[in-house]
Parts: sequence; C-alpha cells; structure tokens
Amino acid sequence: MPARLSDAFKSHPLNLQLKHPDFSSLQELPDSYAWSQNDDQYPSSPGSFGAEQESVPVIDLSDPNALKLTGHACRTWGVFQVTNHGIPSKLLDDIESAGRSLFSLPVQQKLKAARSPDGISGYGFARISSFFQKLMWSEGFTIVGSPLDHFRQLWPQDYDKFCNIIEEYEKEMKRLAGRLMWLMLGSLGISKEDVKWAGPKGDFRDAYAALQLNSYPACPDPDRAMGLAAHTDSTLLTILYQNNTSGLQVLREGTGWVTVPPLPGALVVNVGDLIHILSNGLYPSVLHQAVVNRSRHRLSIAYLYGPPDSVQISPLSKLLGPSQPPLYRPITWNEYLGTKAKHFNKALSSVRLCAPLNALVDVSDHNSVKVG
Ligand SMILES: C=C1C[C@]23C[C@@]1(O)CC[C@H]2[C@@]12CCC[C@@](C)(C(=O)O1)[C@H]2[C@@H]3C(=O)O
Ligand SMILES: O=C(O)CCC(=O)C(=O)O
Ligand SMILES: [Fe+2]
Repeated sequence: MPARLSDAFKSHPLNLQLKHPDFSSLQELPDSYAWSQNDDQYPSSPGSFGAEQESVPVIDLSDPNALKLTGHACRTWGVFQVTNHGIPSKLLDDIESAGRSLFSLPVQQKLKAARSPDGISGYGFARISSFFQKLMWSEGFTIVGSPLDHFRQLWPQDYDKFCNIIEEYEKEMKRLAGRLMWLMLGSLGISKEDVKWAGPKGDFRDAYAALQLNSYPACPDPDRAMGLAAHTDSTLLTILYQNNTSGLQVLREGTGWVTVPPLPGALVVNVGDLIHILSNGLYPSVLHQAVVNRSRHRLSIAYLYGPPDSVQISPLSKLLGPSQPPLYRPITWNEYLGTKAKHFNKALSSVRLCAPLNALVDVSDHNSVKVG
C-alpha cells in the first residue's frame, strides 16, 4: 500500500481526456455535457414533497449548545453550516479571488499544471468523472502538499502571493477541522484518551488534508448539465466555502435534494465516509452534488480533511458492544481513496463487514437510495 496521500492513486491511474473546453465560448451545451435521467441514479430535481422544505442546520460555534447541536446535525443530516467559526473574512475573500484568478487563466496555461494520470495534485476534471459517460460542467484544482511547482507554471511572476494564501488558508482550516472533530466525537461521548492519533495535545497535529478549488462556469443549458455528480467525500470531514452563488445540494431521505444556501461568512461542514466508519454508521456521510446555473459563475473551495497516513480508521471501540458489532473493517485514508477510485459510491459498502441483522436495506449504503 502506498504510504503517502500524494501516492494514493499510483495504482489507480486515470486517463481522463484533458480536452478542457473554454466554457465561456460555448453558446450551446455540447452533447458530451448533456445529462439525462439515466446518467446518474439519483432523483433529478430538488425535492418538493410537503409544503415547506426543511433546511440544513446552521450552528453558531459560540453557542454553549454547539456540541449537542452538532451531534443532532450529524445524526440526522450529515451536513450543517457553521457561523462564528473564527476564519477571518479577509482570508475567505483572498482564497476566493485566488480561485477566480486561477480559473480565469487561458486553458493552455491551466493545462501546464494538469494533474497527471496517477497524481493527486493539479488541474483537471473531478476524479469521479471516469464513472460517468457525460462530462461535468466544472473544472477543479487539487492541492496536496506544496502547490509551489504548479503555481510557478500558472503565475510565473505572482506565484509567491498565491502560495502564501494557500498556506494561511490551510493553517486556519486545520485548526477549525480539529475543533469540529471534537464537537463530532465529543457528541458521541468520545474523549481525547479514546483517540490516540489525535496526538499528545489532542489537536490532530499529524492530520492530512487536500484542498480542492472547484469552478462552475455559467452554463447555457443548466437543467441538462451537471456541475459535480452525486458523491460522498472520502474524508473524516469536509469544510466547504461557497461564494455567493447557490449550487450545492444534499440528498435528504424522504425529501429529495435540498439546496444548501450560501450564507454570508458561513462554512458548510460535510460528514465524510471516514467519520461514518469511525462512528460505526451513527453519523452517516452525506450524499451531495453541485448543480450549475445560467448566469453566474460559481466557485467553491473544499478542505478535505483526513487522518495521518499511518492510521487505520475503524469503528471506535467505545461505540461497540454485544449488540453493536463493528460494521466496517480497519482502513487507512490512502487505501480508502484507492477503494473509492475503484468502486466510487460503493466504496463504503465494499469495506463493510456484515449486513445488519435487523434490516433488509442498509440505510448507510448510498447505492440503495431509490430513484424518484
Ligand atoms: C483527498 C481527495 C478526496 C477527493 C479525491 C482527493 O484525492 C482530492 C480531490 C477530492 C475530490 C473533490 C471533488 C469530489 C471528489 C469525489 C473527487 O472526485 O475529487 C473528491 C474526492 C473524494 O472525496 O473521494
Ligand atoms: O461545489 C460544491 O458545492 C461541492 C464541492 C464538493 O462536493 C467537493 O469538492 O467535494
Ligand atoms: Fe464533495
């Protein structure tokens, strides 16, 4: 097994055609980008059952009840927004304008920093594109480790400025992610002694992360296009900043797709597959997608947070008992990413140990979601 995150895809090379269009020059949606109902297996439009749509919880991190509210949001939604999170708004503006600057470069320039088939960092289509016949109306840039080499290619004069923004953003996000981890774990009754890999100070010092910049250009035929197809994140948790344009939707059982509205200054937190495993399915990872719109360019920045390379993630022993057997086998982040690269949305069930005795359908298996 590869030891480092940047090597996670060495044994799963991906030959996505790198013929990126200049989206802004397209007046019509090319057939290769036109999705039909059959191109993914999930409901196609936002759910509208019931008069009022429920909304994704918003948690004020300075609220004394934040722990309880986090637990409730993780159990019932797998996603929530946070306010009073301590990330300076100037830094959010800076990362947004760095993303804007990157994606507005000419295609040929961006391709100088293209992600290699077996690599993790660089410019390209989302990795999950290989599972679909149609292309997604988006471009992405993934950063794992130092972006210096790629940024030198993109901005021969200005790379330093952009490297500093990324470094600062990652530092702040790491701190917030550690805090969110303890809200999630604490709400399950887990303490610092139960998670040795959180390090001597319990600050998840050795945690790893990837930063994903996503760009969704305005689209001439948004109802037939797909920005980013439905998936769960292969992370412990993901912290997502979206600009002031909506597009993120989460699948809510019994309701359908629910839009996560951009709230000024708020950040979205997704429960990822590795928290799903750690919590033995108590906190299910959230299935989400990004849709596009006709007139506005949307940007999002995802901080994909995971454990140190060497750590095997498995259901926490405190959550197990005679009637709560471990549902998932131990797995490292690298190995899980490889499993996702092979099985996509069946990755979680592929690491499952046994079917629950009392249920015919496993609600944690996202492939069992019925098409509406
Ligand atoms: C650590 C990672 C998670 C991710 C694959 C990656 O190596 C870096 C990009 C991440 C991302 C972002 C867009 C959606 C997604 C499914 C994809 O194709 O690339 C996720 C991957 C994931 O969470 O599995
Ligand atoms: O753009 C979005 O809102 C979603 C991005 C996302 O899901 C991801 O980067 O994993
Ligand atoms: Fe995601």
